[in-house]
Amino acid sequence: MRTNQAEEAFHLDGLTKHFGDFTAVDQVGLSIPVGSFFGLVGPNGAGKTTLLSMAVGLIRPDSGTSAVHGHDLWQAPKEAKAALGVLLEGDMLPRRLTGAELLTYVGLLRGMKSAEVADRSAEVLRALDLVSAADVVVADYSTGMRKKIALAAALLHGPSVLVLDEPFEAVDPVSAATIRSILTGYVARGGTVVFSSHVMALVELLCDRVAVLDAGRVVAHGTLDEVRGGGSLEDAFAHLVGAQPTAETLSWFRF
Ligand SMILES: Nc1ncnc2c1ncn2[C@@H]1O[C@H](COP(=O)(O)OP(=O)(O)OP(=O)(O)O)[C@@H](O)[C@H]1O
Repeated sequence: MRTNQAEEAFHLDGLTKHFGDFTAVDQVGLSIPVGSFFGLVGPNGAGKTTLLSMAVGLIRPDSGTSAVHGHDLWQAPKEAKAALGVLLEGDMLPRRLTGAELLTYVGLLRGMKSAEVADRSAEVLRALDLVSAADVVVADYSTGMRKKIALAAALLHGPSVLVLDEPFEAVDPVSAATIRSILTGYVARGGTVVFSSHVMALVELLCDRVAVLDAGRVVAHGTLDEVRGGGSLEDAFAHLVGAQPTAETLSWFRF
């Protein structure tokens, strides 16, 4: 199936996932235009990681479809996955490889030539301040370093669509600024970024389109201005998911 390839980077339709009796993602449909910087926000446990995992073909949905540039993830996985760079939450990296070995492994798996893998690996390791960790096994990386090497692996083959689950979490401010600059340049040149985050200021800074997920359902989506209305995204978020910070105190936590 190939539909609207020119306009849509992603087309999600009716994606649903149950874990036992629990519905983690419920009938999610989204159209993400090419060239979008798309932010997915929602409370803890809203289903963001599950949704993104289904969107990129890592979790099989109970129902619904996902297509990248018109290629269905399950019917035409080769074409769809060739277009994707993916960074998902959780520790799925081969930990016994060094950072450099990991990039070589991923690059060759993606069908790149060795020389190209070497050049791009050197460049991305420099950009993400990982040169001194290139020969260290990933098992010995800090959380932020693991996030950065996973991001480097997602970028290496030059995908046209990037799906990043909380890419800035645990990353130091200098690296975060580098990543922001890499991603905004990528979108300016026609790439598409879909990322989840809990940092509303970052989503407001970077994204032109936003979806709010709550209890597995999309409760708002559209341009950033459509979703936040006249106020801040944080206010819109709290209103949409019906949550407000409370003045709760802990009975034992005082001096
Ligand atoms: N493999 C699984 N088995 C059972 N329940 C799961 C599984 N994966 C996720 N869930 C549940 O599905 C819900 C959605 O989880 P998910 O990780 O997608 O949320 P999230 O929006 O990414 O959360 P967070 O912002 O905290 O990272 C949660 O209630 C979680 O406990």
